[in-house]
Amino acid sequence: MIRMPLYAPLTTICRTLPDDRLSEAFCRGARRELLLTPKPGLVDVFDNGSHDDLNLIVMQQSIDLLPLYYHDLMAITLSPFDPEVVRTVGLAAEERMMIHCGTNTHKGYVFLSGLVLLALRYGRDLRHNLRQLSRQLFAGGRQSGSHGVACQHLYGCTGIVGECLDGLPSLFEHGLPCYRSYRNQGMDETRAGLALMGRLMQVVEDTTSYHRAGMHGATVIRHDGVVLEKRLAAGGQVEDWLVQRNHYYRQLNLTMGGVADMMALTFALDQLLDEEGAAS
Ligand SMILES: CC(C)(COP(=O)(O)OP(=O)(O)OC[C@H]1O[C@@H](n2cnc3c(N)ncnc32)[C@H](O)[C@@H]1O)[C@@H](O)C(=O)NCCC(=O)NCCS
Ligand SMILES: Nc1ncnc2c1ncn2[C@@H]1O[C@H](COP(=O)(O)OP(=O)(O)OP(=O)(O)O)[C@@H](O)[C@H]1O
Repeated sequence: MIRMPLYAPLTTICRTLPDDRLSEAFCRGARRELLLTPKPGLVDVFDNGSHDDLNLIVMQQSIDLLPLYYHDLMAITLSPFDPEVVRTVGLAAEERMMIHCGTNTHKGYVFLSGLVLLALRYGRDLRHNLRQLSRQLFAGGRQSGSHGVACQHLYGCTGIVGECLDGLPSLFEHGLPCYRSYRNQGMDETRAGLALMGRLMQVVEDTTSYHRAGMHGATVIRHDGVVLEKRLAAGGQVEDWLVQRNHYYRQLNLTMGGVADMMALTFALDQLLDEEGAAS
């Protein structure tokens, strides 16, 4: 028997859900990530983690800008696909974020969520669409001087580009199945969200971690991800330990923005799967 991938029901989501519900799912995914607390090194309800330029308010303001971006993406003609048109819409969203928030609050999530929304619009095989779209979008090369390019040269970490070219394995082979499995086992949203964070800390090749604290930083996050997920799966308490790890990450100036972006994406697709299930 051929087992359909968990995300298979999403192939028709763009035919069953109105645009504003799609947009709301991606915004809500980012909001759920932001509010999940405590998150070592990241902005949450308790503090700004290792980010002097970010805080809860500015991250929320950034999320409030996203519907404009998704509206523009949903208006793009899909055939023939023109990567320059998509790139222009994406760059406009990044510029809007910089103008209104003064810093790159959700740079990674803007790219990732836009890519997934486009892939959903094409329907059929979501991961095939993601690989195809990524190949076309990255064919023109990347913004020079970025931290991601530097990390690829220094550490061989392919970051967001490798993740997208491979069809988002951290999302479809880890994040989504892991989160939905913990929820189906009866874990509440917060604990399942923290377990999701633990799993993504183990599998995401996050350039923000390498950029901030090199190979040591990336190793710390991978190790902590194992501890976090194991403790939660065993029914243990983790909040005090996470608060202590946040203090340690701040001392190292360590963060994990890519993990945060992939968490937000997982929450967004989790909501779309629930809505698809409700609609069918
Ligand atoms: C690819 C992007 C991120 C630019 O690459 P760049 O090298 O500048 O980014 P960099 O590698 O520094 O990472 C940016 C962000 O990605 C996130 N990230 C890092 N590692 C990972 C990872 N493994 N997985 C997911 N996200 C990650 C982090 O939050 C980081 O802040 C993107 O901004 C871009 O190309 N924009 C141009 C407009 C465009 O094409 N948009 C498409 C809309 S569909
Ligand atoms: N809750 C969050 N806290 C911090 N970063 C987050 C959060 N959610 C998502 N991110 C992602 O992490 C990125 C910020 O990470 P970081 O500040 O390390 O990137 P950078 O700007 O490339 O590096 P630097 O700030 O050192 O110049 C955001 O652009 C966003 O994509």
